[in-house]
Amino acid sequence: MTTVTTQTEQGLYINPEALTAHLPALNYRNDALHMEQVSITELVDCYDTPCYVYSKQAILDVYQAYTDSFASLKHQVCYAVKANSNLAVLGVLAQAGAGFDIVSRGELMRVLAAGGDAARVVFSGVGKTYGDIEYALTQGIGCFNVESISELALINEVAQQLDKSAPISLRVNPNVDAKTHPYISTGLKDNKFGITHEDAVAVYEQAAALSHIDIVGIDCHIGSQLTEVEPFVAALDKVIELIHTLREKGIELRHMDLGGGLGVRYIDETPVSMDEFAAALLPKLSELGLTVFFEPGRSIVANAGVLLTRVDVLKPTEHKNFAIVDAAMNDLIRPALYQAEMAVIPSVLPSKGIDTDGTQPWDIVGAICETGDFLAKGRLLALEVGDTLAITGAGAYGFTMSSNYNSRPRASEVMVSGNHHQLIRPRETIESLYENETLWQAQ
Ligand SMILES: Cc1ncc(COP(=O)(O)O)c(C=O)c1O
Ligand SMILES: N[C@@H](CCCC[NH3+])C(=O)O
Repeated sequence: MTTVTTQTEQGLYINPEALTAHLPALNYRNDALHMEQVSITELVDCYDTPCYVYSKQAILDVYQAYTDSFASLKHQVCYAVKANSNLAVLGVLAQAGAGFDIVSRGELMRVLAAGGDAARVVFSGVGKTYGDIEYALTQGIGCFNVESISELALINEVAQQLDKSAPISLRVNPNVDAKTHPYISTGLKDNKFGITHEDAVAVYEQAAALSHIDIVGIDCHIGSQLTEVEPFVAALDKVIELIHTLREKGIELRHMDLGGGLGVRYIDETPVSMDEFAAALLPKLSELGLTVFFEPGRSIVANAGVLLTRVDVLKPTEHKNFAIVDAAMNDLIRPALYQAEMAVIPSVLPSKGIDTDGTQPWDIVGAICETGDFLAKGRLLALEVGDTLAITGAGAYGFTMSSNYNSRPRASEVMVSGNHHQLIRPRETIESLYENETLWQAQ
């Protein structure tokens, strides 16, 4: 099998065809990169760059893999909206029967606008406000994943005001090392998330004594981009121990929520496969007799998406070569924020390979006034001004983390299905960036 990467003294070469062999949404046909059956060149002609493109089929395939792998259990896949919240993405998943994991009123409004069912939504997050809780209860939210005692009291208060009973689960922080980047690790006692494993039983007892609280489940999410199965198992073991203790105390749950976190292959990582994931968890989950919830984000959408960008300026210097592209850290912040390595591949294959003339190490950077504004460093590529590059794995935490820094309009978004494509969000206009601002009017 062709290796995906070759590290040389000059830089990292990523073999585009070997990489796309692992990415079902993408393929090279006659040397031209396609998403499903649509060529990237056609998409750029229609929508220009920078542009995010998502494969509908790739999203549905991973969703289906979750439901198939856990078919022997009563389960609910609650897609984590923060990974990619475009209405088209949410709508496709809602139609397939997905529930949703949200962390804000805005995300709930998006889910409802996309045709999602509030009863299949879980509401996570450490800072839910009175207004958020009121809105969610009025819409008939499926469950609040409660992250603190004060939040529990607030939910009870709002529910009492509305004369409703609020369905809750406690998000337990099991103090398990997810072995991922520290910024996206959430299940350690140093992290702000959840209620410590040690305090959980006492907090459940407090919850049981509250008039407008309906205890329905238990929840745990230890981090994102996990590439090993052991941390999931360790967290599950701790939650199972709690479920047994709660049963002894007469507190019966209806569901357990295992959170999200399953990692993906960006370049040559070896994440846990769905089969391994299911094989490790199913025996333990089956014995519980509870409905199992999952909150996957990245694993559903990351490899369904690419960010397309154009090479605007080539700036070779004595020390380094910079390729300045029309996307930047405001469009895709993962490399700058987490030193995430993401693959950059050409939309048309050069005839040259790694060892032939024209391939040089390039830092792929944006035009933003920050040294941290890079999308990839030291990549061996044969580049010319005007080339289109595709950054793969960009379907998750790409557009949703983008900003208008340097007054840059955010990229357009497009969905592809078979040989069809549709603009699902136009690129912002520059005027729209300041249309709600006013000049100071002295009194
Ligand atoms: C509470 C919660 N659930 C689900 C997710 C989704 O995680 P991932 O995208 O890694 O599947 C996150 C993000 O880490 C989260 O904070
Ligand atoms: N934004 C992160 C994942 C954060 C998950 C949110 N809890 C990333 O791009 O990897």
